[in-house]
Amino acid sequence: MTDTDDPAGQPPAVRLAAVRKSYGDVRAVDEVSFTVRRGEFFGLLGPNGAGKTTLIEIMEGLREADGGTVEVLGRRPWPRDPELLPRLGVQTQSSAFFVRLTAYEHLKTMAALYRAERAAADRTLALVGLTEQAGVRVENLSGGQRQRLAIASALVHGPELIFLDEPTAALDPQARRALWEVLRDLKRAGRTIVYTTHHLDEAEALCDRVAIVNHGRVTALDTPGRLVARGGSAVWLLVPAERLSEEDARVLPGVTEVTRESDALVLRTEDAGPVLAAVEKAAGLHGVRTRTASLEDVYLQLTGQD
Ligand SMILES: Nc1ncnc2c1ncn2[C@@H]1O[C@H](COP(=O)(O)OP(=O)(O)OP(=O)(O)O)[C@@H](O)[C@H]1O
Repeated sequence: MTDTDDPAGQPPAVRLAAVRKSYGDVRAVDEVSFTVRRGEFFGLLGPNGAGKTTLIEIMEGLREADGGTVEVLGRRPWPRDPELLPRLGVQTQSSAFFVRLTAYEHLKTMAALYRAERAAADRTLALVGLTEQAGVRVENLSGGQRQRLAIASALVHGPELIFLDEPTAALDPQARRALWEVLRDLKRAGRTIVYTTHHLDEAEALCDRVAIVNHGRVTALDTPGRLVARGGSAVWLLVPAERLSEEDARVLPGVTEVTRESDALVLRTEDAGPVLAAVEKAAGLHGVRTRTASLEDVYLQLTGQD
């Protein structure tokens, strides 16, 4: 047993070592190494083109890496491994559907392909909130409903390891929150989830650890809490703009930066106490809000998009 095996002696969900993949001159994945533990909710974050989908497709066995070691549930996903496939749930950004079938027929077909019990199709449709659309042809579903069906297709056979590539991209806020609950339940049931998203609040709310990927490399990997703490102790005070001038704000002791955001002045400080006291004296505290660093701030620092 190595230090990355879990206590039951099982290999980790995913183990990548020095994985590389190029498309012509583009290095999409450049010496990536990390381990995803069993039962972990693992996020892959990064700007468009960072290499997340390529990496996830390599883990899923949909793409061959140019080099390095890829192990999924202790097995090599490439070339396709029939023993491994039913243990994986895969939702891609361009999931394939049987468009002439109804949502229910599609899911029943997916369940049959994986030899899952028939009742799984009903259960999974309900899980993603599509029971009412069971009889609607896939081609007539809305974008968000199709996305939910793609997620259901990844879950219907009860896989151990679930890969979701931007599963909430087309979902409305209610459906997004409902999916969070589905995913939390799956985690509670011991499933492992590898997840990409551009919603940083989502990663912060759901993920045990996140890897931030930029230009094909992992630039940070930690719990959201530790990544945010690493970003420093800055606090932002938002003061209604009509109450304080920019010039007066700049000279308040402890203020390191003043910017404007719609109808508020945003005062950055590393030491909120004295600045709050000074703002109270100069403008009063009514309507003043505070904001602490979020994963989004750290992400923007690390990916150079600040
Ligand atoms: N099949 C392909 N052929 C050629 N280049 C590709 C191919 N797939 C991806 N790329 C390139 O590889 C790089 C990484 O792409 P990838 O889709 O993995 O990024 P991503 O992080 O998933 O982006 P997004 O957030 O936009 O989905 C990009 O520069 C992309 O243009």
